[in-house]
Amino acid sequence: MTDNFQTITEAYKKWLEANLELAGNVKIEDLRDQNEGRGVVATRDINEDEVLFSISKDNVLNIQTSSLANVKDNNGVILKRLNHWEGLILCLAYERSLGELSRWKGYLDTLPTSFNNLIFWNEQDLNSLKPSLILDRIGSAEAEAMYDKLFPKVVAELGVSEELKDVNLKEFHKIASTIMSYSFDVEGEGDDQDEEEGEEGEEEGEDAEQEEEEKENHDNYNEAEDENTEKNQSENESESGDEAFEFDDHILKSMVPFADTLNADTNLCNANLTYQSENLVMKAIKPIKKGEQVYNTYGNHPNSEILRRYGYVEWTGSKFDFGEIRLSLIENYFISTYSVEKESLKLIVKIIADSEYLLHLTGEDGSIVVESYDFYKDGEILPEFLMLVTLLTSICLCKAEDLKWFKKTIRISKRNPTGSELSRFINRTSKKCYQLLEQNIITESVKENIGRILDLRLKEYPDEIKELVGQELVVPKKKNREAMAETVLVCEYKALWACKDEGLKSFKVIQDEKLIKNIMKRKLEEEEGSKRNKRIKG
Ligand SMILES: C[S@@+](CC[C@H](N)C(=O)[O-])C[C@H]1O[C@@H](n2cnc3c(N)ncnc32)[C@H](O)[C@@H]1O
Repeated sequence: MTDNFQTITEAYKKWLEANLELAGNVKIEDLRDQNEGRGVVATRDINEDEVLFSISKDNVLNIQTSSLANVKDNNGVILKRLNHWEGLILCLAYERSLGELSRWKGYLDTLPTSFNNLIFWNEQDLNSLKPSLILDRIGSAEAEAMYDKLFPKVVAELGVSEELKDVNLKEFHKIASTIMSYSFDVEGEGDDQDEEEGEEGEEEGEDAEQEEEEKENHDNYNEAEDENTEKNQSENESESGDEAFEFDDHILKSMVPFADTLNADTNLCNANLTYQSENLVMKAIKPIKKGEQVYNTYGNHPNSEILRRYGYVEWTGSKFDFGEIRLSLIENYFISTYSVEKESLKLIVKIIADSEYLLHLTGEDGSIVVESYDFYKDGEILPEFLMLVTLLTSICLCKAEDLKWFKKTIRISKRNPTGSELSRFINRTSKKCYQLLEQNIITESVKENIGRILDLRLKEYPDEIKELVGQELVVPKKKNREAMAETVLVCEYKALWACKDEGLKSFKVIQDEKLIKNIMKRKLEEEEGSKRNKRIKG
């Protein structure tokens, strides 16, 4: 018997035949029995680089192609004032309200009506994800703020209040979640140079570059806030007094039919969307055997993030899994281990965070002080974390060497943090620590501290998760939220464990004294110098 899902799929196939160029080597498959909804499989063996289908940019849905731009909005002026998320959310809501009249009807009917991404999890479900830091990034407040911005004011300006009258906050979350898990960032028409390049530029190098840029196909609507915030910092206010957003039509957030029917897998990805001047082309990036599923990539996400954005997990682990440690755990560790006053440690961390010298030294754009640090499943520990722990360890060991000097330096620095002796001392220490790490060397205490910080984080995981760490991850019988949460936690725990086990293996370990003497020698030299100066002046 044909159910509604199948009826919708049949209508969708017809719509695709009428609107896309299909190479005839793939078909839509009902994968509900494996909890994957619709997917795409190969109907014959496919070679690497073979085209699977192509869609013209006119047929993707975005603020330039949607009929919303022409209801009352003069050629999309209002829509262009919004950020990419807001614009596409309104276009999708409007096209859906048109029913049969939308030219995307056959496609729109395939979009999800039920969701599993984290914004839809209740408190009890979310509790099962503790202590994952993904819980800090669900983004409900940001989505609510976006809703309040658009409804009713902007919708009224666009002249579609009646059409969108049923879009309440719950419905808005659904539309935003659809965009989060289905949309692509497509190069817009505004960039002539790129179009020209696209026309002549069928050369492989250029294609590869474009593919690389567009790898992260589906992104994140919480980031729309960042996008706006960043822009607004440098933009003027608009006439209405609202914060202005300069529309950048180089990239257009878009719904791309059929490209979004592909499921994703970080380990099995075998196809990718490539961008040409007029068309978007899905190509195989590996040979695909007849009957195999065609998988895209949604970006280099760990399971926690895949769950947050897309509402599923890779049961045997994402290629990009990591565990996280909050800065506050690291700070508390140093406060208790080295009996440093909380206020003093916070001051030191602030000076490190604001240090221009450190930025110059590391050659990085961002500070080594971040809210949390990632620990990868292959045992990779981020250099920012290594540097912070090496620096804090060294500072705390110097404190033990000369407590009186330390207290005095902190006291003076509290009154004048910038340009103080403490900040000069931190810069000097940074240089010594950086030189050591560059040579893959750490000290005994740094090694011990990293191990103990990782242990503290590992301890926060529930006992059931700890017991699973030695076991291979398998696809569970019940693929419910509880099982997904468990997979996320095991993947994080395994990654943290791998870093504890493997993370420092390539480092040579030396005694602390070698580093500390070196740092303190400069301090003594400076002290001697200033005493001499005082004697000469006196
Ligand atoms: C872009 S859509 C892919 C097509 C989708 N399966 C459908 O039926 O329309 C993304 C959604 O597909 C599902 N999905 C994608 N990859 C998956 C996978 N490897 N396992 C389970 N579900 C997956 C998730 O629900 C995700 O939010």
